Amino acid sequence: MRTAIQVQPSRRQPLLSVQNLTKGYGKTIGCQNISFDLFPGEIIAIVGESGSGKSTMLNCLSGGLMPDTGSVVYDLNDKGPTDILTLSEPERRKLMRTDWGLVHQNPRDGLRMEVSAGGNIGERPMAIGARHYGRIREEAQNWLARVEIDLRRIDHHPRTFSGGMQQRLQIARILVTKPRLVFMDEPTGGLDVSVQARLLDLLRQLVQDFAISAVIVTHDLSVARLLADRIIVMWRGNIVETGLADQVLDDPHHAYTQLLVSSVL
Ligand SMILES: Nc1ncnc2c1ncn2[C@@H]1O[C@H](COP(=O)(O)OP(=O)(O)OP(=O)(O)O)[C@@H](O)[C@H]1O
Repeated sequence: MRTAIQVQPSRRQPLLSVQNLTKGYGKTIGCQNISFDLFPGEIIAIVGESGSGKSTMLNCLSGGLMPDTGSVVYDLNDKGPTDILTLSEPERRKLMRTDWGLVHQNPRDGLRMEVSAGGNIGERPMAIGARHYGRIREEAQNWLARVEIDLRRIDHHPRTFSGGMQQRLQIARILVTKPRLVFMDEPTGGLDVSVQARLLDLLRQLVQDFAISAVIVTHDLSVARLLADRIIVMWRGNIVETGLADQVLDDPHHAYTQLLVSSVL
C-alpha cells in the first residue's frame, strides 16, 4: 500500500467532498446517500460486486451522469471549493481536460484510435495551449518511455497496439497534463494476469511520482490493496464499509465485506 501523506485529515481541506449522492434509474437504485472526502494525494478504491453501484457513482462524480440529489465539491484551482454539479457544461469539459482525468476500462473509449500514439498524448497539452510542435513531440516521447512503449511506435495508431499497450497509452494521454484528480474505471480489467501486474506496478509508480489523487473503481481486491490508501465497499447502491485499505481487507467488519474478502481467499 502507498504511504498516505501524514497530515491529520481534520486540518486539511479535502480535494473532493461528496455528500449524499443519490442516483436512481426509475425504481432501481443506482447509488444512494454516498458521502466521502478525498484528500490531496490520496487514493480511494471503490469495491463491490457487479451491480453494487460503483459505475453509477463514478459517472456521477466524473460528470457522465447527473445525480438526482447530492453535491460533489471540488477544490478548484481558481475558485476554491465549488460544487461541480453547478458548473456549466463548458466549465466541466474544461475541468476534464485539465485538472481531472478519466481512465476508462476499455482503452478504446479513452483513446482516439485513428490518431497516432504521439498525437494521442499531444492532444491534452494542445487543448490547454501548447503550440510548439517540437516540445509537444518531446513530451510525447518522454511519456511513451515512462509507460514503457517503444519510442519507434510514436507514429503508429493505437489499433496496432496490444491491449496492455493501449491501456498504458491511455494512461500517458491522461497524465501528460498532470491532473490533480484521476478517476479510473477498472483500469486493469480485461487484461491478462501478467499484463495486469505490470500495469499495476506502473500505475503505483506514476501516482506516487506525480502525487496524484485518484478514485479507482474495481471489483479486484488486489488492485485495491496495491494502489489504495482507503477502501469504500459498496453493496446494493450503498456504502457499507470504509476504512484504511489494509484494515478493511485484513479485518472486514460488515458481513458483505467479509464475504467479498473470503471469496478471494
Ligand atoms: N442505464 C441504466 N438503466 C437502468 N438501470 C441501470 C442502468 N445502469 C445501471 N443500472 C442499475 O443500477 C444498479 C447499479 O449498477 P452499476 O452499473 O452502477 O453497478 P456496478 O457496481 O458498476 O456494476 P458493474 O461492475 O457490473 O459495472 C444495478 O442494479 C444496475 O442494474
